[in-house]
Amino acid sequence: MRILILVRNFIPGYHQVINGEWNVAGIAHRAYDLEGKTVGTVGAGRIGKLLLQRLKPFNCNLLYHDRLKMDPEMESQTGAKFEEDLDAMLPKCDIIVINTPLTEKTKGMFDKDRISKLKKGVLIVNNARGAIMDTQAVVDGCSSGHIGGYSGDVWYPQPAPRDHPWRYMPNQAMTPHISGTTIDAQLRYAAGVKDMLERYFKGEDFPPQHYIVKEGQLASQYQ
Ligand SMILES: NC(=O)C1=CN([C@@H]2O[C@H](COP(=O)(O)OP(=O)(O)OC[C@H]3O[C@@H](n4cnc5c(N)ncnc54)[C@H](O)[C@@H]3O)[C@@H](O)[C@H]2O)C=CC1
Repeated sequence: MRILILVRNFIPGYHQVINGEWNVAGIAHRAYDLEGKTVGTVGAGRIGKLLLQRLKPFNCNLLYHDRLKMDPEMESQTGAKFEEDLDAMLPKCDIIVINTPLTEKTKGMFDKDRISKLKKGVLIVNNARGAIMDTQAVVDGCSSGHIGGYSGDVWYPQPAPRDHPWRYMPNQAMTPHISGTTIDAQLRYAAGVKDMLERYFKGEDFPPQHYIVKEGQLASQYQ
C-alpha cells in the first residue's frame, strides 16, 4: 500500500480533493508506474517474503538482501535476486523497503552517508522500526529531493512528539504505528497469546519462531 501511495503520488491528489482543487498535472509530474522499477527489500524474513510474493504481479525487478539466502523455490516463485552486499544492492533500487528487526547491527543503518549513495528520487518504505533510520538524514534527504518519498508507520521515539520532524518534512506519507493492528490481526494476537499461555501452564515449549529470548539468548534474527 505504501509503495503504491508513493509511486503514484496519491497523497497530494487526496489533499487537492479536500482543498477543492483540480490539478492533474500537479500530481502527474511526480507519478510513476510501479512496473519495471527495481524494488529491493532489506530483510526477507516473514514480511519480506510476503512482500516479494505480492510484488511479483507488478512486473518489477525484485532484489533482496538478508543474512540468509531464501530457499530456491521461493527465489524462483518470486523471481527475486539475492544481493549479499547491502551497499551493492541499494544504489540499484528505485524503491527500498526495510523489513529487518531493530538490532545493534541495523540501528542507524540508513545514515547520511548511506542515503547519499542511493539513487536520486529513491522511494523508501519503512514499517520495520524508526531507529533503523537516522532521523535527520531522512529529513534532509526528503527536503533536498534526494529521497523522492518516505512512508512508514514507525518512528523514534513513539508516540512521535508533536514536533517530530518527520511530521513536517516534504514528500512523506507517514501514519501512526498501525500496520499490524487491523481487527483481524487483533484476533490473531488474542488467539496467539491464549495458545502460548496454555502451552506455558502445561510446561510445553513454544514454536521456535515465537521466541525472542530463550534461556538468556536472543533469537538469531535479533542478533
Ligand atoms: N509496523 C508494524 O506494525 C510491524 C512491524 N514489524 C517489524 O518488521 C520486522 C520484520 O518482521 P518479520 O519479517 O516478521 O521478521 P523476521 O524475523 O521473520 O524477518 C527478519 C529478517 O531480517 C533479517 N535480518 C536480521 N538482521 C539483519 C541484518 N543485520 N542484515 C540483513 N538482514 C537481517 C533476518 O535474517 C530475517 O530474515 C520486525 O522485526 C518488526 O520490527 C513487524 C510487524 C508489524
